[in-house]
Amino acid sequence: MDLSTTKVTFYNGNTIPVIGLGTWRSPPGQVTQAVKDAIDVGYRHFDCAHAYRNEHEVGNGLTAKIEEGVIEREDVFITSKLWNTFHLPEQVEHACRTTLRNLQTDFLDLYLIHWPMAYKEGDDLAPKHPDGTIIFSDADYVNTWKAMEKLVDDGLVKNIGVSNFNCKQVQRVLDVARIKPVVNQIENHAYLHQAKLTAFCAEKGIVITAYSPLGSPANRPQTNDIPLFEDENLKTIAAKYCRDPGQILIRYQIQQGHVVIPKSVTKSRIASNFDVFSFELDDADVKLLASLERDQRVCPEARALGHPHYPF
Ligand SMILES: NC(=O)C1=CN([C@@H]2O[C@H](COP(=O)(O)OP(=O)(O)OC[C@H]3O[C@@H](n4cnc5c(N)ncnc54)[C@H](OP(=O)(O)O)[C@@H]3O)[C@@H](O)[C@H]2O)C=CC1
Ligand SMILES: O=C1CO[C@H](CO)[C@@H](O)[C@@H]1O
Repeated sequence: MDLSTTKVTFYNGNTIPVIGLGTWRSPPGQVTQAVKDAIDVGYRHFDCAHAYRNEHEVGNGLTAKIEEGVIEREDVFITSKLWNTFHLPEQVEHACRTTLRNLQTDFLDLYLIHWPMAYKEGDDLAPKHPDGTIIFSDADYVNTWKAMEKLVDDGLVKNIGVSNFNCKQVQRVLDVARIKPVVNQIENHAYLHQAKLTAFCAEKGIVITAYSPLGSPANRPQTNDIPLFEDENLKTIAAKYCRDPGQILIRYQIQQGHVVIPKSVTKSRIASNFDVFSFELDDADVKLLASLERDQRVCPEARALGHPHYPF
């Protein structure tokens, strides 16, 4: 394995392992084992969120491996995210401490504002009107950002960033930031490149973390969407390198300079998704993957359509 390709450096000099294990929809009964399997094959980065309702079970896996002496806390990079119902500045520290308790750690390596939209404050993560639409809050994420900065000052988190922010929203944060975001975590795969946003973030020194890099096959809300894994060009490229399509999609993100966080609770896939450091896609295949763009978003958080801070 070429270790020089396994980390990406932030503008502040801190580093992040280029592959992390995603944990959305990882069932609480399976994610502890998935985390342990991932550590055994070399993952040192875990992507978590309060909204995934499994942080305690992720923490159990990390704690077990620390207690076994396989890793130390400092060896792993843990990301979590502030959910939309906790955007008021006075709620941010409490939300972060809840996540720290669940993950059984004293600090996070990275804490992200999960979405720019705020929802009505409270313990219900998806507060709804009787007609099923989300109840919004008018909390503004620029004020949330100032509370995120305080978490760095207080040593609860090492780095802060955003997720699902568009160019204007990133710029609004930069306009007030004393500590700039290190990351914008966004959906990114061969069917959705978000070229303008990734170029904008690169220009500002903000690293892209690509979520749903495999096209999130378990989560396709639009019935007429084409599953990325069934793409004939992708299958052809995979055959050429004697790799599976998942490895091609993960390698593609790495070659674009992105951090990438494929999710799996399947031991064999956890291993194969990490086995991407001994081959390189050639320029023609990178171009071919880029040409597959179809603006196909699998994670639109459509229940927040109409929110003044809805990003898409
Ligand atoms: N910031 C945000 O708003 C968001 C962040 N995320 C983060 O990004 C992570 C990844 O995105 P996600 O949407 O989960 O989707 P992915 O694109 O990572 O796809 C995960 C799905 O693909 C399956 N899978 C994994 N590896 C392979 C493989 N090699 N071959 C075939 N199938 C495979 C998994 O099944 P199985 O587990 O059964 O193996 C699972 O169903 C999330 O888990 C989360 O951590 C995701 C969405 C939004
Ligand atoms: O990370 C994500 C997955 O789960 C969340 C809520 O269910 C999504 O909104 C979000 O984008």
